[in-house]
Amino acid sequence: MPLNFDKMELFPRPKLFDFHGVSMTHFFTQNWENVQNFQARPDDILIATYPKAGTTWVSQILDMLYFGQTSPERLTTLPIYERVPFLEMTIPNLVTGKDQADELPTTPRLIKTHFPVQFVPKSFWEQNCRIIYVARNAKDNMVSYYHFDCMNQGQPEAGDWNSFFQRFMDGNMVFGPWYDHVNGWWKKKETYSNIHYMFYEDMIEDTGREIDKLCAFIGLSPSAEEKEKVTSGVQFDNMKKNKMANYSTLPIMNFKVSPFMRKGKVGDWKNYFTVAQNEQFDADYKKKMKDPTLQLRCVI
Ligand SMILES: Nc1ncnc2c1ncn2[C@@H]1O[C@H](COP(=O)(O)OS(=O)(=O)O)[C@@H](OP(=O)(O)O)[C@H]1O
Repeated sequence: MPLNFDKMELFPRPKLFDFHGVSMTHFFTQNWENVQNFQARPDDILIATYPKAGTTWVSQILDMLYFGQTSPERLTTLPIYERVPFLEMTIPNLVTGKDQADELPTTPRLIKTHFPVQFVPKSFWEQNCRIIYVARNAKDNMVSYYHFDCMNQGQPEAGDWNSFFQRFMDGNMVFGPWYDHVNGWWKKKETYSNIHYMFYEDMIEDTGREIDKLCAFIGLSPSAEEKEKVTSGVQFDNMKKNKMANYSTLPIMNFKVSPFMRKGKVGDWKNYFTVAQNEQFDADYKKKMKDPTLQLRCVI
């Protein structure tokens, strides 16, 4: 179901509030009951991430793997947010992510969520759906999130970098603290085995290797030629210039402030963190990241 932006009106930036112990905005909570009652199908694939961890990248990979051969036209005619609906999203006067997901004609349906694990509708667990989680190191994730909040009218005001930094450390972000998100999803693997947990930094290091692992998880065996097409199609520069992947068709984003596909790098945080912020961050990180089995690279 296409989003009809003709009907879109300007709306004020949303405010954060506490929702079941997680800071959220009404754009992701006002359809709560419907979203919680979403009926997942056994072959649905849920792409779960903390915002700005690589959602669009993995979404594009999966969409190309599944449909690049059978319906390549969708890749050039439908923006990523229509091919992979954002389950909990509601924007005034537009069709909700839940309705979009309900009406997806594809099999499997690829569905995006930023929910912390405890908010995921129960039918995904009941149907034993495959879930792909992507985590990104907290520092780069924070910097990417900062630029996103600066340019996206659907997000709370970013404020200046220093106040945003503190807010991230305090966990007052839409979808809550980064720490709870990545740890909550990591822990879920102990009781739910159908999760493939990926890292943004691994994808940067070797996209082809990570696509192979993803294919092993979802049970696809693309030919060498198909795989090459996907690997090349999802390179940062190619996605950045691809209107159907780069969000430039979404009018609530102001690309004059920052493009959605901004830098796509590991270590950009070094251009933003002061020495004092880095020290504060590292001390706090050590306290919050207690599980030695979850190691995110490129943080220190
Ligand atoms: N192909 C590819 N290669 C490398 N990096 C990529 C790629 N696609 C998206 N990105 C980067 O991912 C960041 C956006 O994250 P998300 O897609 O999770 O954003 S969102 O939460 O769905 O709004 C954002 O990161 P930053 O550039 O650091 O801001 C994107 O540039």
